[in-house]
Order: sequence, then structure tokens, then C-alpha cells
Amino acid sequence: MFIPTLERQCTSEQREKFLPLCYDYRIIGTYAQTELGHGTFLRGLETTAHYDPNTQEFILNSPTISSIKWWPGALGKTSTHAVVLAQLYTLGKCHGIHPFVVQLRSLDDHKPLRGITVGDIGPKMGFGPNDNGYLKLHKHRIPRTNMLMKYSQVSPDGTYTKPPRSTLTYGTMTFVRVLIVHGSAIALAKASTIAIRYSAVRRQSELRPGEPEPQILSYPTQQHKLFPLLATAYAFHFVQLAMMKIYTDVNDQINNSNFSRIQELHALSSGLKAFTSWVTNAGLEVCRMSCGGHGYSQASGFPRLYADFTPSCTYEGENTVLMLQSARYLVKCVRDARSGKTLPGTVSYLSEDVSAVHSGGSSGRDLSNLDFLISLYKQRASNQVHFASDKVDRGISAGMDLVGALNSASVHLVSAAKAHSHYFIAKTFVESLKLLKASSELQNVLHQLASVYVFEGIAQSSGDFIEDYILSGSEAKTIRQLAVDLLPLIRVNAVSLVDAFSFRDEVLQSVLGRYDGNVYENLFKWAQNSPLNKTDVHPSYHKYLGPLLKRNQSKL
Ligand SMILES: CC/C=C\C/C=C\C/C=C\C/C=C\CCC(=O)SCCNC(=O)CCNC(=O)[C@H](O)C(C)(C)COP(=O)(O)OP(=O)(O)OC[C@H]1O[C@@H](n2cnc3c(N)ncnc32)[C@H](O)[C@@H]1OP(=O)(O)O
Ligand SMILES: Cc1cc2nc3c(=O)[nH]c(=O)nc-3n(C[C@H](O)[C@H](O)[C@H](O)COP(=O)(O)OP(=O)(O)OC[C@H]3O[C@@H](n4cnc5c(N)ncnc54)[C@H](O)[C@@H]3O)c2cc1C
Repeated sequence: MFIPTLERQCTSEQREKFLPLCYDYRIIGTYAQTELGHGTFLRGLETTAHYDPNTQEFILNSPTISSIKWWPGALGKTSTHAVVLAQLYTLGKCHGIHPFVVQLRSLDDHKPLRGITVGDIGPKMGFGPNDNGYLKLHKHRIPRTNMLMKYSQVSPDGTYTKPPRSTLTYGTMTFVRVLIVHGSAIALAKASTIAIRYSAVRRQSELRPGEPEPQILSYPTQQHKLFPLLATAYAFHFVQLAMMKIYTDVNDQINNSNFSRIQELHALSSGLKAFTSWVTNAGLEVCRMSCGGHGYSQASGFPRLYADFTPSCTYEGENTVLMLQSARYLVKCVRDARSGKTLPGTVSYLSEDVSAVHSGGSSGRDLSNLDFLISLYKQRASNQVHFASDKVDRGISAGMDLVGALNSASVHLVSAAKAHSHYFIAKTFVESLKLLKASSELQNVLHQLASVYVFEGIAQSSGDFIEDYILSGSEAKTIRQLAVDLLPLIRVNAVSLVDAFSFRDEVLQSVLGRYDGNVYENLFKWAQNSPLNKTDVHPSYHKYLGPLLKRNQSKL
């Protein structure tokens, strides 16, 4: 995050000064924004940067215990520098959060500089090798030119020039949220690879006396656990490509001072980061549990995969908060649509009349047609966004201000943002396959994946579709069965579909997910290498177990 911030927020002179040092690893930096007391509420950050025109320096300070920077990756022991986000004060006025480059440690002996107290925040649930750290600033002075001034400036006499958009400071977070969508796709692909390969190797139970124990991948329940997640990994692969394309396009516009789509990008990246990381987080646990006891072993790779992925739901914007950000924009779009404004691409459906006639019992509609089903996802999203938006309007009519009305409707707003994200993902998956240049055989297999993703997505949220009369109960039942009917077809290619991710064993880090399937021998070898097995009799026997046993034996 240190380098992307410099690349996006530096003037050309600052780029020339700082970036070569980063690219050559002559300095190592972190992104120090979160504090002990604030991570979400950025306007509440307390670190200060007061400009001293006499020396043309900024004085950075951590005025309170809650203002200590807390969590930034590699801050504790590794980084020599940080981008520090602080409240900018000049000529007696506060101008809000701005980014500053601060050197933390000497480039000679790596010791913290004067005015800098820095260290590791202590052991965490995962990310063991990462020294997430704390930083306390004691009136630490930096040159004026260390404030990143691409968008806003402080002149030598202290005059402040404001940015074209205050939120441009938040640009790196948007970029990383887009990366996290990719990170979710990768993590779910890894978990699917481990679970499906192991399920092809593992044989368990005797269905009928005398018959060989079946592969657990042959059980419909095992397939129902794993194949929708496999399909989701493919869906997230295509959606991260689409998200990155939108990010790149909008970022190019921003670089040409066209800020018209910055809100749409913020809303989409926030919703997709939250949606994909929540779904992946839950999916990792389903994959682990589908591997039985061995899934719980470190040898499976799941404990580390989960412990290292799960903070994706928290960092770079806590997921609920980001869903609310996305929903806030959707509500605004409903208002714009009602006032006749044209809406941008990813939200244009909110101005369409997607109201459908209740299908009643036997609908005669083709419930296996993906284009038709995507229209139902659209209808569900539009209904939920309009419902939440109407809640906000009713709150305002009842005398609340906008903040109060948004807060009062926030549970529905999160549901609306989830439905919006889900529609975007399902639509993107189906549309991406249409554009894919692939053999008919491959198209057929990928169509099976897209179908099970779309069917299962409806099955798992059938309440949304039935409550709004988008589907009848019997139609929902039919779609649920369509998903189950697909499972044996996907079984045929399941192992090939995870092999296609091409994770090397060294990357997958899983005895269960080994490419050669040689699990049991390698589990035993792995166990023998466990530190506890260095000696047959563990040293603790002589200190504790031995005396205990001998003392009690003497009583026999
Ligand atoms: C292949 C890759 C694989 C894996 C890699 C993936 C990941 C690993 C990489 C890195 C991850 C490691 C560590 C994580 C690092 C961090 O966590 S850095 C710190 C992250 N912190 C946050 O994200 C803070 C979240 N909080 C916020 O963003 C804001 O506080 C808020 C938006 C929640 C609230 O802002 P407020 O100003 O208080 O409130 P608001 O009134 O809602 O917002 C004001 C207006 O600003 C707009 N806005 C907010 N954010 C943005 C943005 N980013 N871009 C554009 N616009 C934004 C908002 O929409 C409001 O606009 P209005 O027009 O409605 O007024
Ligand atoms: C592994 C890891 C690495 C990190 N790396 C970095 C880093 O490199 N740099 C950095 O600056 N930070 C980093 N962070 C910090 C991270 O960005 C924050 O933890 C994150 O932004 C969440 O903020 P918070 O911790 O204040 O949570 P909080 O916002 O306190 O969340 C707690 C609860 O409050 C709820 N909540 C908060 N606000 C609202 C609201 N307005 N409406 C409804 N509910 C709300 C949330 O939904 C959540 O349930 C890292 C964190 C972790 C775990």
C-alpha cells in the first residue's frame, strides 16, 4: 500500500524522489492510517500534522493514547518509512486527513529515529510472519515536501490549496479493495483445490455391504458442499477481471481530472470487496470441514489459509461499513433516477421498471435459462434497493435527518447492497462466458458451473425471491432441484476444474491437496517431522509425567 499511495498521491518531483528508493528496496514502507481508537471512521483520526512556516516543516504528533497508529503491516520491525495519514493544520485551521511520508528508522542501523516509538502489536490470529505494528509520534518534524501534494498543497508560507475532491486521499483503499476481490477468488480456488482433490482420494463408509468404500466426492452431499463453491471461485475470477477493468478505466479518467465515476467505483469496489470476502470466508470453512479430521490438521493448509484470509472481511474497510457505503450510493441513484437523471452502467437497472407479474403456480417460464434467471437477480436487487430507499424516505418524512434515516434503515441497506453485488457477480459470470473463446466442450463445462452458481444462489436466498413474488415457492423448489441435478455432471470434470487453477504444491502448501494425491504417506511423513517427535520420550516426561506416574504407582 506504501508504493501505490506514492504512485497515486505524489507530485512528479516527489515521485522522482521517493519511488526509485522503493523500487530498489533502498527503503521499505507501510501505510499507517488506522489508530488504536479509529480504523473505520477516518475523519475521527487523531494524529496531527501542524505546519511550521518558520522552518517549513510539519510537526507530527500522537496527542492521545487512542491516536497511536495501530495495525499497519510491517510497521513493527521492518519498515524504514511510512505514509502517515494525519489531520493537517496550517495557519491555525484544520483541513482534514492528508498523507505524509515519515522516515521511521535510520538507514544506517535501523534504529527508530528521535520522536518515533515503534514496535510490534503482538501475536495475532494469523499473518504470523507480518509485524503489524504501532507508531507513536512525539512532535516529530518532517520537511514540508514530505506531504504528498498531487491533489492538495501547502505552500512555504502555509497557504493551503484544497484538492478537487477530498476523497482522492482514499484512492489507495479503493485500489486494494479491488485487489481483495482478486484475493478472494484465489483463496476460494485454493480451498476448492484442496477439498476436491482430497475428496477424490478419500474413501469412506460402506454404502452397501461388500461394496468398496466410495470416494467421498461421490456423495451428493459432498458435491453439494463443494461444487457451488468451485463455481463461485470461477465466478469471482471473472468478476475480479471486470472490477479491475472498471477500476483502470475510472482511474484513467481521474488522472485526466474527470471525477464523474469516482462514486460509482467506490460503491462497486466496496460492495464487491465485502461480498466476495464474506462468501470466501464462509466457503473456506465449508471446504475445511468437508475434509473431516485431516482438514483440521495444519498439514491440510486450511488453518493458515483461513487465518490469513479472514481479516479480509475487516481490513481495507470493515465489510458491513463498506456495504453501507455501497448502499448509500444506491439510495442516491434511486433519487437521481426518480428525478429523471441517467444512471451510470453498473446501476442503470435501478431506473428500469423491473416489476414482474407474480408467476403464480406453474409459470411455464424456462427456469433453467440463465439469461432469464439473471433478470430475476436484477429484479431482486432493484426491489431491495427501492425497498431500502423507501425506508430512508419514510424515515425522513417521519422527521429524521438523512443520517438518522440511513442509520435506521441500515439493516435493509446492507441487504440491498448484497443483492446489488450478487446481481453484478452473477451477470458478469454469465456474460464473461459468452465472450470466452473456448471449445464447445469447454463452454459446456463452464456453462454447468455458471448454472450451478446461478441456481444455488437463488436456492440459498430463495426467501428474497419468494417474498417479492419474483418466484413462486414451486418455482424456487424447481431451481433448487436443478442445482442438485447438475452435481453428478460437474463431478466428471471436478478434479480437472481445480487442476486448471494450476497451483503448484509449494504454493498450495497442503498435504491433502497434493497434485499426486499421495496423501496418507505424506501425512505420516509430515507428522514424523513434527517437533514433538524429535525424541521418542519427550523431555517433559522427566519433569512432569514421570514423577506423577511414579508417585501414583507407589500408591498401588
Ligand atoms: C492478487 C491480490 C491478492 C491478495 C491481495 C489482497 C489484499 C492484501 C493487500 C492489502 C491488505 C492488507 C492490509 C489492509 C490495510 C488496511 O486495512 S489500510 C486501512 C483501511 N481502512 C479503511 O478502509 C477505512 C474504512 N473507512 C472509510 O473508508 C471511511 O471512513 C468511510 C467511507 C467508511 C466513512 O467515511 P466518512 O467520511 O466518515 O463518511 P461518509 O460521509 O460516508 O463519506 C463521505 C463521502 O466520501 C465518499 N467516500 C468515502 N470513501 C471513498 C472512497 N474510497 N472513494 C470515493 N469516495 C469515497 C462517500 O461515498 C461519501 O460521499 P457522499 O457523496 O455520499 O458524501
Ligand atoms: C490483519 C490486519 C492488517 C491490517 N493492516 C492495516 C494497514 O496496513 N494499515 C492500516 O492503516 N490499517 C490496517 N488494518 C486496520 C484495518 O484497516 C481496520 O481494522 C479496519 O479498517 C476496521 O476498522 P476498526 O478496526 O476500527 O473496526 P470498527 O470500525 O471498530 O468495527 C467494529 C464493528 O463496528 C461496526 N461499525 C463501525 N462503524 C460502523 C457504522 N458506521 N455503521 C455500522 N456499524 C459500524 C463494524 O461493522 C464492526 O462490526 C489492518 C487490520 C488487520 C486485522
